[in-house]
Amino acid sequence: MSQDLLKKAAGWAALDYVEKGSIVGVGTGSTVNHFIDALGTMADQIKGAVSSSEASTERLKALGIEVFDMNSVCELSVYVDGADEIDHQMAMIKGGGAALTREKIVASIAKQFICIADGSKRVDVLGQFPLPVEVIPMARAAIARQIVKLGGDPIFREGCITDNGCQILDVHNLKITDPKALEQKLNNLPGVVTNGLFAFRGADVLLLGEEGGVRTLTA
Ligand SMILES: O=C[C@H](O)[C@H](O)[C@H](O)COP(=O)(O)O
Repeated sequence: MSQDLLKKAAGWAALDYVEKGSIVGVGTGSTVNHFIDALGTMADQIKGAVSSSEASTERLKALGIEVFDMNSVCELSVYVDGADEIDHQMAMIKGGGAALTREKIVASIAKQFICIADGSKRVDVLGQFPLPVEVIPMARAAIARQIVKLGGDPIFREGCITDNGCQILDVHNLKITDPKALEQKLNNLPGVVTNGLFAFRGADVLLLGEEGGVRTLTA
């Protein structure tokens, strides 16, 4: 089965977690696009969505799903999003699509984080996938120097401007033995907007698309 079909299977499986009449937190990416397509089939049964990117917002609206301003919503029952990597403790690397900051914000008000992914995303140790760090442009070089001191190799994602008007450094060659410690250290660097480690707010449920079907794992 193709990787996209595995993503699709995971995305559609997440529909089971959507409560009728609720506002759904929606992530970003190719796996989430399948979830949005699935959500479209129950557009008349939900109140709407809070979106983590302009791209997802556009897709949601095209399916007739109302998108609410994050500031008008206090709590979400579920937030559904993909991941670039997820480990056995349900910590993730996210931000391959540069949406990490808004994703972390929307996830922060959700009771449950439902991660949807194909089987290739599950890893023993995070860090094969370069860790995205969103930065204020004027701080980029200073942050890159600090990241080198932490043992990483930051590469500027040329041509990428985030929905927040910021830039991305992709950090290669990190051995992430303690995801929470690194998440905190990176957040402490002046000019870092967000880093793509989701360790403090990991997933609660992982729907993993595999050849044999969708496997459900819980934290
Ligand atoms: O910024 C993008 C997000 O964190 C995505 O959830 C992540 O990159 C996974 O994307 P995809 O489902 O396309 O593999």
